[in-house]
Amino acid sequence: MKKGLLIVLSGPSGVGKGTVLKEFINDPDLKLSYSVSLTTRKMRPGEKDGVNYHFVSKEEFLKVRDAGGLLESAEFVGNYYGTPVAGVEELRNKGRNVLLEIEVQGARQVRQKCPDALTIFIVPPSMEELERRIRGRGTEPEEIVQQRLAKASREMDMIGEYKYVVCNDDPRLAADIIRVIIKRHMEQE
Ligand SMILES: Nc1nc2c(ncn2[C@@H]2O[C@H](COP(=O)(O)OP(=O)(O)O)[C@@H](O)[C@H]2O)c(=O)[nH]1
Ligand SMILES: Nc1ncnc2c1ncn2[C@@H]1O[C@H](COP(=O)(O)OP(=O)(O)O)[C@@H](O)[C@H]1O
Repeated sequence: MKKGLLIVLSGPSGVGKGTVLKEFINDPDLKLSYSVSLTTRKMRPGEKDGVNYHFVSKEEFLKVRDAGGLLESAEFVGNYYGTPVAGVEELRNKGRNVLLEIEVQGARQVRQKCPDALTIFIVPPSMEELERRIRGRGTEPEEIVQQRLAKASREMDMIGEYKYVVCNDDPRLAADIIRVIIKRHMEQE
């Protein structure tokens, strides 16, 4: 059986990663498995433990990380995030395409370990629109919004490290473009 792809999806906070993902993640043709990360950030209304993230304390996170349980990890605006190593290779060996929705430092670590990873960066139509979206979502206090926006400009400087850059103007169109990219790579490898 053909080994599944390792797909990395990044993009600044509020660009619409989650919104675009919802449009294609359950497409049976793409054979995707979403990797549920560990995070120390607080759960947002509507999020579910074990579905959006495994919500853990800082102590639990560091214990897993230090025991070698993470494929990659990073600190993002005051919280830790990491991809559990268990499951990723197993799923790929079963032919599943594993999707990691992670930030730029983690993506770098993944690329070092797995240079074949299919990396996609989602950009907003403009920084003003990004600001409108992150504020409009209303999940973070103003101080955190400011920190995430400052981070966003630095992250946007890293798009050259990604194989594909997709603009999220219309989420369905962005999802269709990502579908085509994944299908093309499924045929190639
Ligand atoms: N390195 C790394 N980044 C992650 C992981 N999970 C999520 N992230 C990233 O952490 C950042 C913050 O995520 P989150 O707090 O959910 O905010 P959101 O992007 O605004 O929805 C985003 O860039 C995510 O892509 C992970 O396991 N590892
Ligand atoms: N193409 C788009 N046009 C307008 N609003 C969008 C678009 N994509 C996402 N949004 C909105 O922007 C906000 C942030 O989207 P979200 O998917 O939570 O981003 P991320 O997961 O990248 O942080 C949400 O309120 C979402 O409804």
